[in-house]
Amino acid sequence: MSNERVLAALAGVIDPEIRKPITDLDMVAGVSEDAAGHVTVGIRLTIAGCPAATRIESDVLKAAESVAGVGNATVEVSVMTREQRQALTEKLRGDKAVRSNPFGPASLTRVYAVTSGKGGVGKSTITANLAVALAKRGLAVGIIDADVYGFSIPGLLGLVDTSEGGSRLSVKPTQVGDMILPPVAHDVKVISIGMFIDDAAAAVAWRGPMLHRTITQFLTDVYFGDLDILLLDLPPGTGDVAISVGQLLPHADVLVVTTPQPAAADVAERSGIVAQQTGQTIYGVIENMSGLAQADGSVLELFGSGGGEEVARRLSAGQDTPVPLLAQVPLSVALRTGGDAGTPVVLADPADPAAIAIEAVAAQLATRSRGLAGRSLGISPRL
Ligand SMILES: Nc1ncnc2c1ncn2[C@@H]1O[C@H](COP(=O)(O)OP(=O)(O)OP(=O)(O)O)[C@@H](O)[C@H]1O
Repeated sequence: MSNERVLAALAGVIDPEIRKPITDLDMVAGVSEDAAGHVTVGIRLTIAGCPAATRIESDVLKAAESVAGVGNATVEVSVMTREQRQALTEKLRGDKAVRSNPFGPASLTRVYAVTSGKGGVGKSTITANLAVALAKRGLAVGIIDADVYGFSIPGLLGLVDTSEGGSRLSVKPTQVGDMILPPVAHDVKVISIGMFIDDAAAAVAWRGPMLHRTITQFLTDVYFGDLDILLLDLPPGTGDVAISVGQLLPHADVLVVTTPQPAAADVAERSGIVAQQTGQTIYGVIENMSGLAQADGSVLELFGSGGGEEVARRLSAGQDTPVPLLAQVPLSVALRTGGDAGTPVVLADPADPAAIAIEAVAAQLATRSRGLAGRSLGISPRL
C-alpha cells in the first residue's frame, strides 16, 4: 500500500493562500488505492470557486504521482462543509481569542506604519518595495494598505486582474467563514481597502468611524498567520486613519517618507507629530525622489535637497531617541516602471540605485527583533 507514502508526499503541498501544508489544514479527504493499484486522492477546498483550486489540484497530483509505484493518480475535489470550515478557522486562530487583534503589544510581530505629509511622494512604492525586500530575506511579511484615497499597493504588487477584458481592479481575497485570507504577491500577504471596492473610480468618501471599523477588521479578521513584520500604508497627512492606527497599534514604529523639497518638510513633520502624540515612535525618515545621477557624473536634483535631513532633525526633538534619515532613494525610471508592471524594482532590477537604497533600509529592519520591553510574558508570580 502506498497510501501512507502518498500522505507523506501531500504534506509537501502548501496552500498558496494560508501558506501551510494542506495536510495540517484537514484539506485531504482521503487517499485510496483500488485493486489495480490506481491511487485516488480526495481534497476539500475551503470554499467553492477557491482561486487557488487549480494550483492545489495540480500540486496534489504532482505530489501523489511523485511517489514510487503510483504511476497516474486521480484527484477528486470537493468543498468543506460549514462545520469543517468553522473547525479550520478555529484551528488557524489557535488559542487566541476569536476576533482579537493579533498585533497587540504582546505580539512578536514588528509593526511599521508608513506615513507621509503630502500625497504622491512615493510612500506606497517604498512600502511595497520594502515588503518584498524583507520577504526576499526570508521574513514573513504582511501589508495592510489603509490608504483609503490612493490604495495603490495591489497594483504595485501585481494583484490586479490584467486578463484581456480584465477590470484592472484588485483581486479579491478569499473568505472562509468570518476569516479573510489575504492574497499573496511576491511572498507578501496583502490586504487593501481597494480589494473591497467594486469601482476603482469610486471616490472613497468614508468617514472616521467607518475607517476605524475597517482598520479594526483588517487587524482582527484577516488571517496573516505568524508575521515577522507588518507594514501599514497610511493615507498621506494627519487624518482619521493615522489616529485609528495610533490607537489600535500604539507600539507601532513609524517610517516617514518625504521628498528632498525643503518646503515639504513642514507637512511631513506634522504627520510624524500626530504619530508621536498617539504614543508611537518614529523609527526613521526615508527621503524619496532624491537626486538622479546623470551620464556626465552630475546629479539632477529635481526636487531640491535636504528635506529628509530636515524632517529627521525636527522630529528628533519630539522623542528620546534621535530620528535617523534611513535612506535617500533616488529618482528612478526602473522604480517607476517596476511599480507600473506590478514587479517591484528590488526584484525586477536589484542593481538599480533606488533598489539598493531600499535594500539598505530592509537590511536594518530585518535585523531588529521586537524585544521584550512592554510585553506581557504570560507568567504570574507564585505568591
Ligand atoms: N524614486 C522615484 N522615482 C521615480 N518615480 C517614483 C519614485 N517614487 C515614486 N515614484 C512614482 O511616483 C508616483 C507616486 O508614487 P506613490 O503612489 O508610491 O506615492 P504615494 O506617496 O503613495 O501617493 P499617495 O499616498 O498619494 O497614494 C508613482 O507613479 C510612482 O511610480
